Amino acid sequence: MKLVEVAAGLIYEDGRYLIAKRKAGVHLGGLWEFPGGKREEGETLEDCLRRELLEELDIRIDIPIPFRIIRHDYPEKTVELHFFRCAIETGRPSPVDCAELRWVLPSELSEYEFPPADRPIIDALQYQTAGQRL
Ligand SMILES: Nc1nc2c([nH]c(=O)n2[C@H]2C[C@H](O)[C@@H](COP(=O)(O)OP(=O)(O)OP(=O)(O)O)O2)c(=O)[nH]1
Ligand SMILES: [Mg+2]
Repeated sequence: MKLVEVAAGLIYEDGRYLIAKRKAGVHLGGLWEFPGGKREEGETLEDCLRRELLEELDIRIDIPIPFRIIRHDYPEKTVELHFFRCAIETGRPSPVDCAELRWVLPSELSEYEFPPADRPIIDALQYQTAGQRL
C-alpha cells in the first residue's frame, strides 16, 4: 500500500501546544492534529515542516528537533508521521489552511479528538508534563 510521509510540528509556547482542526471533507476531517503535511519529492522532512507551517499557519519556525516517528495503517493509506518539537521564530499563527487553531495545555489534549495515530504522542506529552522525563 501507498506510504505517505508526513512532517508534523509540536509547537510549544508558554506551557501550551498549538493544535489545528482539520477541515471537513479531507482525510480525517474535523479531527484535531499537530499542524503539518505531506513531504514533497526532493524535500527533507524539516523543509517540508517549514513549508507546511508557512502555508497552513503563516509562521516561520526555528530549528525543528526530531521527537518521534509513528507509522500507522489507515484503511486508505499508511502514514509515516515524523513529529518535531519546534518554536515559532516569526509570525502569529492564523488558520490559513485549517478550520480552527487553539493553544492547549498538555492536560487538556485529551479533551480533543485526534487521529488514532497520534495517541502515543498525546500520551508522551502528558506524561512529560506530569513531572516525568522520557
Ligand atoms: N499534519 C498531521 N497529519 C496527521 C496527523 N495525524 C495523522 O494521522 N495525520 C495524517 C492525516 C493525513 O492523512 C496525513 C497528513 O496529510 P495532510 O492532509 O495534512 O497533508 P497536506 O497538509 O500536505 O495536505 P494536502 O496537500 O494533501 O491537501 O497524515 C497529525 O497529527 N498531523
Ligand atoms: Mg496538513
